[in-house]
Amino acid sequence: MGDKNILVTGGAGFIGTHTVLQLLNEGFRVSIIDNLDNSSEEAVKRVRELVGVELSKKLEFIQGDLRNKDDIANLFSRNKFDAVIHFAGLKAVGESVAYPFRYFDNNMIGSINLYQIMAKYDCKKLVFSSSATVYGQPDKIPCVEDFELKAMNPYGRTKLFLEEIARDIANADAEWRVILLRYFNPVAAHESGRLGEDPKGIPNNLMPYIQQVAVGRLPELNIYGHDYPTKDGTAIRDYIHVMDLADGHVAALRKLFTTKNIGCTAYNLGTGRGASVLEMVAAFEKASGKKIPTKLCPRRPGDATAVYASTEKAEKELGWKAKYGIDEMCRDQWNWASENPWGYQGKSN
Ligand SMILES: NC(=O)c1ccc[n+]([C@@H]2O[C@H](COP(=O)([O-])OP(=O)(O)OC[C@H]3O[C@@H](n4cnc5c(N)ncnc54)[C@H](O)[C@@H]3O)[C@@H](O)[C@H]2O)c1
Ligand SMILES: O=c1ccn([C@@H]2O[C@H](COP(=O)(O)OP(=O)(O)O[C@H]3O[C@H](CO)[C@@H](O)[C@H](O)[C@H]3O)[C@@H](O)[C@H]2O)c(=O)[nH]1
Repeated sequence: MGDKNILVTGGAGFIGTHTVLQLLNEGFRVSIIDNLDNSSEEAVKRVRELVGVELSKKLEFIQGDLRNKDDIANLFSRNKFDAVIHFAGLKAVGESVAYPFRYFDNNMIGSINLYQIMAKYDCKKLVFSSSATVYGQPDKIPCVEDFELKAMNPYGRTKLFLEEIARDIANADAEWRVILLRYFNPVAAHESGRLGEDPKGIPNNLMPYIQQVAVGRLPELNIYGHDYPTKDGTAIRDYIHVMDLADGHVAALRKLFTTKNIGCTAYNLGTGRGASVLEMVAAFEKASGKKIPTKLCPRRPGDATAVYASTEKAEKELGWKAKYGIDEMCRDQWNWASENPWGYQGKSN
């Protein structure tokens, strides 16, 4: 299976780089297409450095944009891909509310272009990055894959629509095999400290924000909501180590290559355990030895009280289970932060 040739869209990004690393380690050949809108080529360089010279020969990087069909078609005309892992997209909830067209254009048009070219070149195996956002504010937890789906904002709507589009494509043509992976809250970094998350501007998400407070880039953490009906009043999420997530993609690919009638199937990738904001702060303080100053603030609009995954389906059908807990996540997050306080580009970033 390792000799298969995989196209990874958005492979220079946070989850993409960690997944590409694991794919190369498993012997796959990989082509990345990324427009570097939210990433840098330095991240790809570091993947090469981690896998070494030999495996690096199996990695190709193309700077290209999925909104431009020719960029995709050029790649397919030169390569025979066995499957595609589709990460490329915009992912900031607040930005999507302010600039919905940006999200419809990038996430919808880019994905539809990709699927059309895949069909044309008879490459019909797809792993798609979906999100726990499709559960909206769930009435019950843990979230199970067959729950009713909802969108809370334009970003979430693109994920929901793209799930529906994938289902339509697989219904229309039985040759398609599609796995939708619903990530819960991806955090942490590769244990080497060479790869990690490097958001542009002020982070929206909890762990990158905590990390920037710890290295002195931001003064304090705003805790959004301390009156939730939870054990300490702060909201609960299912944080998952990005290396577990990367392994989840390898498991999904294996499933695609070995299962004929998969159609279009969704799997949660989470740990099945919830942690509160205050628990994450405490775990990070323990891992880093740094005090994280905090300020209690009102709830962030649109945030759910508690979201975590049912992991049963992924365990049973993909043979995959998350290995890491929040202490290891915070250890690796801090290792990346302390080695790269200003991200991939250094302080000029
Ligand atoms: N990180 C999370 O919290 C999270 C949670 C659930 C789902 N997801 C989804 O997982 C995927 C990967 O997320 P990530 O955290 O690695 O984000 P990221 O921004 O680090 O990676 C996305 C990559 O896609 C590239 N890209 C964006 N638009 C493109 C286009 N039109 N053409 C080519 N490249 C393009 C960006 O430059 C970036 O390198 C996204 O689809 C995201 O919506 C992420
Ligand atoms: O500065 C901050 C940032 C976050 N939080 C809280 O921390 C929790 C986690 O927030 P965040 O890291 O922003 O994750 P989510 O809001 O759960 O959303 C993430 O996880 C979803 C499910 O995967 C994805 O759809 C979203 O794109 C992604 O941003 C929430 O309770 C926030 O209110 C704070 O208190 N302070």
